[in-house]
Amino acid sequence: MDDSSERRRHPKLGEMMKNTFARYSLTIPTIPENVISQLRQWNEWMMGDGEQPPRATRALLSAASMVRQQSDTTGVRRLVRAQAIHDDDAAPTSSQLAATMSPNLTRPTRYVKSVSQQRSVSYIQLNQYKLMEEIGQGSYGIVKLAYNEQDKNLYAMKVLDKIKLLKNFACFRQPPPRRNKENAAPSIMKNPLQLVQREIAILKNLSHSNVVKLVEVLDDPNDNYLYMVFEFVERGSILDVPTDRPLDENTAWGYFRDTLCGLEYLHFQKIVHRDIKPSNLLLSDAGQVKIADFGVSCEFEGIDAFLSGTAGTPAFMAPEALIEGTNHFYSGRAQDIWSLGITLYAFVIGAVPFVDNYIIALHKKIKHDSIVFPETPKISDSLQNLILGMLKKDPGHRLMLTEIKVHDWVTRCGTVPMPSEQENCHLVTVTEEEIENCVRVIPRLDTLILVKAMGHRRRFGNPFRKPTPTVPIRDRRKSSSVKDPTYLPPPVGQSASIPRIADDLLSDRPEVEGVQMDFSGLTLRADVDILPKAESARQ
Ligand SMILES: Nc1ncnc2c1ncn2[C@@H]1O[C@H](COP(=O)(O)OP(=O)(O)OP(=O)(O)O)[C@@H](O)[C@H]1O
Repeated sequence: MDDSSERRRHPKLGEMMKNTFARYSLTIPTIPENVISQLRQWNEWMMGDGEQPPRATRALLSAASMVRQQSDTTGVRRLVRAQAIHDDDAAPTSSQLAATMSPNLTRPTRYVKSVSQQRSVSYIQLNQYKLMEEIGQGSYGIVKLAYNEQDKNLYAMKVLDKIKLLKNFACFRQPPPRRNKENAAPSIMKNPLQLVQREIAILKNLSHSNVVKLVEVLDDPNDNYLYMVFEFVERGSILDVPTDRPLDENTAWGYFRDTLCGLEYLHFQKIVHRDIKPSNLLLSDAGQVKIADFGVSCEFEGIDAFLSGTAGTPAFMAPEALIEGTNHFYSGRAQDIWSLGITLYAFVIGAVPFVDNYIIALHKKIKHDSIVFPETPKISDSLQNLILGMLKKDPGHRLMLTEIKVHDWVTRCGTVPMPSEQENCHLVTVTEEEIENCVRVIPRLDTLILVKAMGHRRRFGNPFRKPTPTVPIRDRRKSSSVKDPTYLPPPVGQSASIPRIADDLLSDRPEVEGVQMDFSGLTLRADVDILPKAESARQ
């Protein structure tokens, strides 16, 4: 065995984990036998002695998640970091991979136009990403696991062959539909590369815990490939349909509520997804659902998208989307609700309600057949009522998102209400510059004075700022962005709104942890321990 494979091998994996846990004073988790066997299998494969375990990484990650459940998450993250540093020049090892979690990134998507590539025996590296094994395949490319050397986290990298996309389009393009000239709606046939670009344009503005985050796009004009780096959602698709192991009603309830939050956020951002289905709903290790695959989504203006033509997956298409005719338009929001209804049916029944091998026959069933619930699995009347409301053939009678949110099954008869649209869809767009500049740590006493004064006034506005002429809320929100021409920066050398009262207290004060203030008056974040601190400062 040569040196490098020796280095990649971790015969003393247990020992190493023990040492690292000891170094960081962590509780050593008891690793169950099945986890050890997963790790051993992986280790053998790494040594070249064994067969590649089927879906090795997924197996390993689920093993890791078991370990993680028994240990301190931060500790495990540290462990990964320590091991990654320890083994920097080798391909990421099983243990490095194992405990890594996708961060909940709120940064805007980065667009990188220069990609450097390095190949070694065991892996390909693109910029800071080491590419690992394939975790999925879509119609336009493959999805690979990628290890980011900079932040030591795993990502899902969608690899798209630009040339192949264009070639396939040229070969299989359908002739444009014939239309009578007067009624002809402008038909702009988009090539797959344009569709991908549209997907990127949509995704880069989205940031919600129930929508998969596009972290970075690597698109070098000299490279035939385009790479989309997503947060890695560990457990993959929720469900492969058909299945004889559908979800129980309780599990479906949680997943459905998550999906509903994600969809409400999309509609709030004026995006219709158009391809909601179980395989496009990914499940994180924490059991959180994230909506993925925006390949056929589109943005709209006004209150709804008026769509024509079909897109998405046939079994999930709404009846109104199947009506032919050049002048037929249908509601994008209502189409998403229909697909969500089919998805919920599939969650609990394990199959879609309309199935046929022939597309025309399938369309006919969707348009005319009623929904039938099988004898088994048995689902509650309340859930049946919700599904039927979402699958009304007439979009005008179909439940709307706001109605679904207050349905008895969703809220458990009002005992577990959904978050309001305002809570769920707070619109935050943050630039890199804003991230760099908006958070500062300020001295203790000033903060306390400020927080107390705010408390007295029961308002989060800075009480020490000179009153300015009233500005309508919409304009105020606009001008809080440093990019906005109406935004006025503070005078040079003066913090925007540090209270004058506290000027003499500014020098040589210890900094307080847990209080972060944006002096442009935008954000205030105080950790919960601020109040005891305030009390002791007073005494
Ligand atoms: N962020 C991610 N984290 C984990 N797995 C992912 C992620 N994105 C995609 N996958 C996996 O890769 C598979 C392929 O994803 P992709 O979005 O390319 O295509 P698709 O949704 O299956 O199909 P299509 O693009 O044809 O609609 C998914 O089914 C999923 O299992």
